[in-house]
Amino acid sequence: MKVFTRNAALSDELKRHPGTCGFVPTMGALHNGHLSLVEQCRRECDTVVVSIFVNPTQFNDPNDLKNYPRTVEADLALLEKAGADFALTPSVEDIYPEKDTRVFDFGLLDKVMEGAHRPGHFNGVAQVVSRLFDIVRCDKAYFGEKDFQQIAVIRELVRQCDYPLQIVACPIVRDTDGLALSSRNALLTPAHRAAAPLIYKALKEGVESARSMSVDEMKRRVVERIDADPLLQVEYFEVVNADTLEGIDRWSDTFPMRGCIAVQAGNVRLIDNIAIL
Ligand SMILES: Nc1ncnc2c1ncn2[C@@H]1O[C@H](COP(=O)(O)OP(=O)(O)OP(=O)(O)O)[C@@H](O)[C@H]1O
Ligand SMILES: CC(C)(CO)[C@@H](O)C(=O)[O-]
Ligand code: BAL
Repeated sequence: MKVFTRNAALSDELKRHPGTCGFVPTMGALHNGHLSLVEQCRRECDTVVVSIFVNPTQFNDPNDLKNYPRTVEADLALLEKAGADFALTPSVEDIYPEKDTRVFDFGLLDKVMEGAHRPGHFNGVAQVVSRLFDIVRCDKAYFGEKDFQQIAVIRELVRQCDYPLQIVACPIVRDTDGLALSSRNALLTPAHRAAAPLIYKALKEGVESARSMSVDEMKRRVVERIDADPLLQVEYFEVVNADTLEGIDRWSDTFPMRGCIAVQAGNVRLIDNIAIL
């Protein structure tokens, strides 16, 4: 695996590699969730590129940015083992030689849920992902469904900017106790880590009982179940049309539905989601 710290050097290298190019953008502190994306990319593409860049423009909370886990050396070893061909670890100056002032409008997609609770977050994600797509002119880009709303926003970015590439959504990888793997899990105290599996447990229970009660009743029960643990506090739990992200007030047989949640666990904010059948 070859490691690039400069965007231009990677772009030049990629011109010398015909065949399909797959790209996995990450913010590092890699775990098996990220590696599942890299492995799927390896199976489907001739060339596999992974970026590690903690993008400052998508953090609305300066403490979150400061505390975000950074483990580049260990990350590169994992990527080598997973069969990546190229890793990009650029500096902030290299990605943003000038301040990025672009303002995107994704309609409802970036206004609800994470968009409402992390102002500016998806604008920052769109800024960095579009920069990365300009550097790595890939055929397929891989994103995890843990960040369900992010995929909807990035699909819309690709549509608006006409990028000739396919977005591949990959399933959520969970720990054995059900907690969705996330780089931020490393920041949980042992007590909060022990409490956190309740999030997925409550989501699963909600889905199992969904059709036997109203949408509002199901939402109320999930929130109450999690909030009953003093270490966890639900920020939002929304049931949405999985395509449009519009909130719904009755169960549907005509479009896919998704339950999306954010929970504060001490100083750490966790997100998760589940398909509703
Ligand atoms: N548990 C997971 N299963 C599948 N994909 C995942 C998982 N965790 C992260 N990803 C995906 O990996 C890519 C990079 O994510 P990122 O580097 O932000 O890691 P993260 O674990 O989501 O970190 P955090 O949520 O703490 O920011 C994203 O597309 C994300 O959706
Ligand atoms: C897509 C991404 C790499 C952009 O910084 C980030 O939001 C992430 O890791 O999900
Ligand atoms: N995986 C989403 C990146 C973020 O939380 O900023």
